[in-house]
Amino acid sequence: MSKPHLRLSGVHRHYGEGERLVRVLEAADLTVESGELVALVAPSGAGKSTLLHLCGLLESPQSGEIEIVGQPTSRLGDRARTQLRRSTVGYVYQFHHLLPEFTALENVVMPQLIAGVEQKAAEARAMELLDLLGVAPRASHRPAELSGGEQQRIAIARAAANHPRVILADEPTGNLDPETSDLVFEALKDLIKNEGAAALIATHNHDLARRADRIVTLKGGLVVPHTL
Ligand SMILES: Nc1ncnc2c1ncn2[C@@H]1O[C@H](COP(=O)(O)OP(=O)(O)OP(=O)(O)O)[C@@H](O)[C@H]1O
Repeated sequence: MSKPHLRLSGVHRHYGEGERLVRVLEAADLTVESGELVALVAPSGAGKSTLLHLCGLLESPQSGEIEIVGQPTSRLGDRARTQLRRSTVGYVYQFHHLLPEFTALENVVMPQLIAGVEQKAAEARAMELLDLLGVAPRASHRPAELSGGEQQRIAIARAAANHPRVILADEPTGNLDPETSDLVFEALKDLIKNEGAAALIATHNHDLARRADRIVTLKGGLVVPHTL
């Protein structure tokens, strides 16, 4: 069998020391397979952002191993981590962070040019994603000319532009009304299935979490299965 796209084993992450010590993760394990969408539901302060940052190689654990597409990361230097993150991880945030002076298409083309993809191929990939997410007719619009749901779908297309094997999303619908949240979540789900990426999505929206393949929460420093 092929290696899981994302695997955490025995991960410890704490902040501060002495009286200010906050133990967030203690020997946490998590595996997400290709094409699997896992919802992360936990109270404020439980460690959702910490877990996503660790999975996205934006933070390092004090101990334990994080493997991305079978590649252990604990011994990588800064440059190799950054390189692996750029080539394998896509991040979607609560707020879209699109570049305001560029069109929707250009926002999706940009990360590909940075990764060395040729302009024509980058544009073709961007159009393919905008089409998949149902926002192709808005390709030449600037972010300010788009609705919140459209902006967020462009941000998802941007995160997926370089074929990430792992997609991480921190409250991707937190800023949207319920109907638009539904639309954006379904678009994200279609994308994950279509691209065979492994996805971990933190959300407070229980209706959406129930539509994931599996729900996990954080308890006693562990990642554990959850039902809503
Ligand atoms: N850089 C840091 N320094 C010290 N403590 C931190 C740091 N980052 C996070 N923490 C602590 O770790 C715990 C988990 O924080 P985290 O942001 O991961 O929670 P969260 O579940 O994402 O919360 P929310 O839903 O409110 O965004 C919190 O108690 C927080 O105070």
